[in-house]
Parts: sequence; structure tokens; C-alpha cells
Amino acid sequence: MTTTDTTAMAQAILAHHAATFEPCTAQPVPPPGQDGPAYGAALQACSALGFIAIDAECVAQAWQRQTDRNGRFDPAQWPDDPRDFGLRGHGGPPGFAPCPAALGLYAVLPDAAWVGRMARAGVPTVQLRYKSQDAGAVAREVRAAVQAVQGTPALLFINDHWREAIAAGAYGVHLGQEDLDALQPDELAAIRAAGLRLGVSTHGYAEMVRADAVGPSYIAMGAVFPTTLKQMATAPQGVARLAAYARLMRSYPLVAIGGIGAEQFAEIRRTGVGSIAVVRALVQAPDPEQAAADLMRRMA
Ligand SMILES: Cc1ncc(COP(=O)(O)OP(=O)(O)O)c(N)n1
Ligand SMILES: Cc1ncsc1CCOP(=O)(O)O
Ligand SMILES: [Mg+2]
Repeated sequence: MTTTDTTAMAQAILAHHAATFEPCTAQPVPPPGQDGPAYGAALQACSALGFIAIDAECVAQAWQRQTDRNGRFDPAQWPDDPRDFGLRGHGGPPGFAPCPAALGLYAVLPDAAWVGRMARAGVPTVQLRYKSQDAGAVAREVRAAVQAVQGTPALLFINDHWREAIAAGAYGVHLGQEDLDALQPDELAAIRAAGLRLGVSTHGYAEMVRADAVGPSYIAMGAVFPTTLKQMATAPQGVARLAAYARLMRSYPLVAIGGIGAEQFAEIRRTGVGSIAVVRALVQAPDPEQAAADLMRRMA
């Protein structure tokens, strides 16, 4: 296999997929970590399509595995078979407790009062995202959020504060990649043993592979669009990538997040995710209860 062949194969991938992922900002091609014509071609093509190095590497390895499995290189077939990414898939030990496949409208909220308000408005999934260094205030807010959803069918996830979530008996916790980095294996095991559901944030292929390894209850993917609410380390993923991620991770309950408003619900739903998480679309709405009702209708 010559460099010319690999370049031609990369061009073939681009011919099939550039329109899907445009607009994109080409990234430098990372140094190849393995041999294989499909691997080399996909590494080039994914970098040209704007995938950051760790994600281009992931897709390139998967493209080579797909090629080996099928006995031929198919530039039209964007890899989406979990086996080609080495995924364990959803369910089965030693995974976290299951949650509904479709979590529906998912309100991410700054305090317990908001959690209670949106739970009473009928939002099926709510999250307390309370950012504070004051341990006493965190424990109080988490307990108040758990109380606030009592008597409603809302499922309550606690962002970041997993110890307080266990102590208060929350339905689940949501952790980001950095939160996972900070956890010892026995701490992750403690969340699992307590029966809490675990949601994990991801921002691309490499993080989805990493999330899969801990066997979470759901996987969140974002930021789909630019958001002012949180400083993101990665560029907005866009709807085309979200759709590719959703195909790969289809065995999991999936949540899309980041910059999503009512007008985007239809296109996000078409990617197959069973849940859309929002902050500003609810907490900055002139009438949050009416906004919740409208978004739940769009979710249905
Ligand atoms: C549903 C959902 N998805 C993603 C996030 C972001 O979590 P994380 O990456 O840990 O960032 P912070 O929210 O802690 O700033 C989320 N909270 N919820
Ligand atoms: C917490 C978080 N994680 C990824 S994007 C985001 C914020 C989403 O807020 P909004 O829906 O207002 O863009
Ligand atoms: Mg976090």
C-alpha cells in the first residue's frame, strides 16, 4: 500500500462524508499510531473533517476494524458498529442501575427551588446543578432538591456532588469527564453499590469510549450548539456529529445538551436521542412553566 493509495482512500471517504459534516475546520493529522491502509486513510480524512486528534484516532481504528471484519474497505460506511470501537455496550454487569431509555425533557437547574418548580410543571427529568464550594450549603441544597421532587414523578440527578446525592437518596448523579478523573475506582463502586443511576458527559468519540467503560445509565453528548452557560473545551459538535454518535451509542439512553432551544428540538429528535437537556430555554424563559409545556410537547 503506497502513500498515493492511502491518499486516494482518504479522498474517497471525504467524497462520501464531507457534505454531511460541513462546515468544518480541518485539524492537523496526528502521528499514526498503527499500520493499516483504512486506518491511515481515515486518520487523514477525519482530521480534514475537523475531528480532534483523539477522536480521529478512534474513528480511524474503528474504520480499520470494520475493513478487517468485512474483508473490504468501504468509504461510504461511516463506522457505527459498537464492536469496531471496542464498546461493551449498555446493560449487564458491572454497569450502573438502569434508567428509562427515553428521559424526555431534561431540565438542568441551578438550585432546589428551580428543581421543585420544574418537577411540579411535569418535567420528567431534572438535575440539580448547584455550583458552590460551601460543603454545608451543598448538602442542604441536595437534600432540599430530593424533597422538592417528592410527590412528583420527576427523576432527580445531582450534578457533581455524588456523596451528598447518596446520603440524600437521589435517583442518580451526573458526572463529567473531569469528575470521573477525580474519582477512585472504589468511589465509583460506592455510587454503583448505592443503586444510584449514573449519567456521564461526553464531547466526542474518545470520551464516549471512556464513558462506555464505566457502564453508565445514560450518556450525555454535547455541546451540540454554542452555549454561553459553560466554557467548553471542545468546539460545538453540531447535529451531524450528534447523529453519528447516536447511531454508535444506540444501546444507551442518550441525552443531547448545549445551546438547544425550542426551534432545534425537531432536528435533534431526528438524531434518535431520547432526551434533550436545557438550561436557558427554561430558566431564562419569560414563563418557565409554559416553556416547559411547549418543550415537552416538542419532545413527544
Ligand atoms: C445532562 C448533562 N450533560 C452534561 C452536563 C455537564 O456536566 P459536566 O461536564 O460535569 O460539567 P458541569 O455541569 O459540572 O459544569 C450536565 N451537567 N448535564
Ligand atoms: C451544563 C452544560 N454542559 C454542556 S452544555 C451545558 C450548558 C447547557 O446550557 P444551555 O441549554 O443554556 O445552552
Ligand atoms: Mg461536573
